[in-house]
Amino acid sequence: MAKRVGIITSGGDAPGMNAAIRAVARRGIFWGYQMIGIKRGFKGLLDYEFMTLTLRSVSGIINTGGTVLHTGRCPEMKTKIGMGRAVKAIKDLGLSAVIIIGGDGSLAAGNSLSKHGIKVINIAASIDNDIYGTDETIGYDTALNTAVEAIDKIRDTAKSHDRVFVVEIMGREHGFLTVDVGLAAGCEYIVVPEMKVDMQKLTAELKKGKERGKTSEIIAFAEGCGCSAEFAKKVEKLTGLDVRVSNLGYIQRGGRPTARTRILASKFGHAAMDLFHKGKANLFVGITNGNVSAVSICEAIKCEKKFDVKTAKIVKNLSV
Ligand SMILES: Nc1ncnc2c1ncn2[C@@H]1O[C@H](COP(=O)(O)OP(=O)(O)OP(=O)(O)O)[C@@H](O)[C@H]1O
Ligand SMILES: O=P(O)(O)OC[C@H]1O[C@](O)(CO)[C@@H](O)[C@@H]1O
Ligand SMILES: [Mg+2]
Repeated sequence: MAKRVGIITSGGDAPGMNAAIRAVARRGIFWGYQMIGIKRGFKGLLDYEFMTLTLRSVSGIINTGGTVLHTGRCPEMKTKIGMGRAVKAIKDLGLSAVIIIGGDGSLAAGNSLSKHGIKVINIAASIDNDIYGTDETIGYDTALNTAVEAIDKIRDTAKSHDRVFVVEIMGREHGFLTVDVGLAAGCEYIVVPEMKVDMQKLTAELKKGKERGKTSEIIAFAEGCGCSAEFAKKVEKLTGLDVRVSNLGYIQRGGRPTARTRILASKFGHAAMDLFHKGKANLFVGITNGNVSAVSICEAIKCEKKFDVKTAKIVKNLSV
């Protein structure tokens, strides 16, 4: 009988997860495995919710957002009982390995499972791009493009009304997405958890921008910095300028994956199954300096991704 391999999508959905599922399933089938899709993230694993994936069942999904397996957050996995149930379910289902497609939390789950003797390969997928061991996560480029396109539109109305906008960008407690959005959308400022904001300086610069003839000023504000509406009120009070807020919200998680996201997802999925077939496990698949890479899950968990202050400086230098 063919060995069975499980695929699970976990945490927030990210565009390109489907392309990764397709790649893992097709490469796994090529190597002769039976590919089992676990539904609804780890909650589905605990509830034994699964489906067999075939070459045809993963057809026509490379270009779709969301995840056909569904996903979710399952706090129970962080408990001893939950982890025990997950290990039991994996054994009951006869899975030789589990390929986990998700973000840093999903990586922590992979780490725990591997410590319980389960063979795991994690694939980096999250719009947050906040994981050590990969320069980019699946979904990040798509979310970046979605946010930039939205800010281009906000710019039109901001210019027409001579307004300042505070635009809230997702990213949980990090500013990785925000800084790149800021650069690509030509934002005047970025506010990220990794860098302290000097309100006096920021407001003085906003006013100076106006004096230099700027008709709009946009602050890309990372969700991890607190309440964007309160921040906007503060800015309005300190500057006397007309300030509005726009929270881009969940549109950043949806939509058709960009070509770059699809390429990344396809390469990651293909590599994950090749690694497992070669007898490797407990690895985290990502991209480093343009090449698909694999670091041990342990290492990826231990280290923190460094925030790129240089990019933040470029945003500032160019927003004159
Ligand atoms: N420390 C942990 N131990 C075991 N399982 C964990 C741990 N942290 C997270 N998980 C499991 O992984 C799931 C996904 O984690 P989380 O909700 O943090 O999303 P993520 O994978 O980081 O993705 P994203 O940040 O893109 O939404 C959690 O709901 C939980 O089931
Ligand atoms: O979908 P939920 O549970 O509201 O989570 C929102 C979080 O998920 C993310 O969108 C990542 O998937 C973060 O940027 C955000 O903080
Ligand atoms: Mg996360």
